[in-house]
Amino acid sequence: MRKLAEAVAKYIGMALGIHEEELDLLAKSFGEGSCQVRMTYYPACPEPERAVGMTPHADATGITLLTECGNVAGLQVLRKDNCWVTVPPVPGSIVVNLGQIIEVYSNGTYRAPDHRVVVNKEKERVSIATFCNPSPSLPVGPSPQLLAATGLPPIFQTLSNSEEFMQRFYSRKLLDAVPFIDSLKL
Ligand SMILES: O=C(O)CCC(=O)C(=O)O
Ligand SMILES: [Fe+2]
Repeated sequence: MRKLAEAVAKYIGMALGIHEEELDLLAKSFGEGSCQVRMTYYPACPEPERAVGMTPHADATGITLLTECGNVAGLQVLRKDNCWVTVPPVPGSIVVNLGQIIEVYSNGTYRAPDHRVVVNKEKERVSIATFCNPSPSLPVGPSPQLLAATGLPPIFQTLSNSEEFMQRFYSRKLLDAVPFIDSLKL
């Protein structure tokens, strides 16, 4: 999963026009970073419209790699037009979701989408999410090359690394009604 996150990070960097040393640093930092795994079991629910599998949230991580076991739909993503759309499970596939560290790095070009999980009347569901973070070698802030190339001002603060990002996230989470990422906006 770490190798996959490294490759995805590299392609995201390339798509943003990042090159040379900064691209290597971005990819390497995912190759060396921490991965946390969350396995979630959603039992079948007789009244799915009255229950929630997982409440809406955006992942406060770098890149999330999700394996859905057993071909049961449940994951939904909030589209730009504010509609929840189901992500159809594809057997053997890995769903790549972007977390808020990539939203910050891309200065808002890539969004960390809100997503949630609904439960199923007949079938239980299991998912395995691997949250991949960059190592502390990567500051968490808008990409310097991206800002230079676009001439746009940074819309987020720069934190020294993903550990500081996570610490801030957890210390705010208890208080917060506003999305964490908004607290980093300049
Ligand atoms: O179970 C899923 O499909 C999604 C899980 C998820 O969003 C999470 O663990 O952050
Ligand atoms: Fe999530």
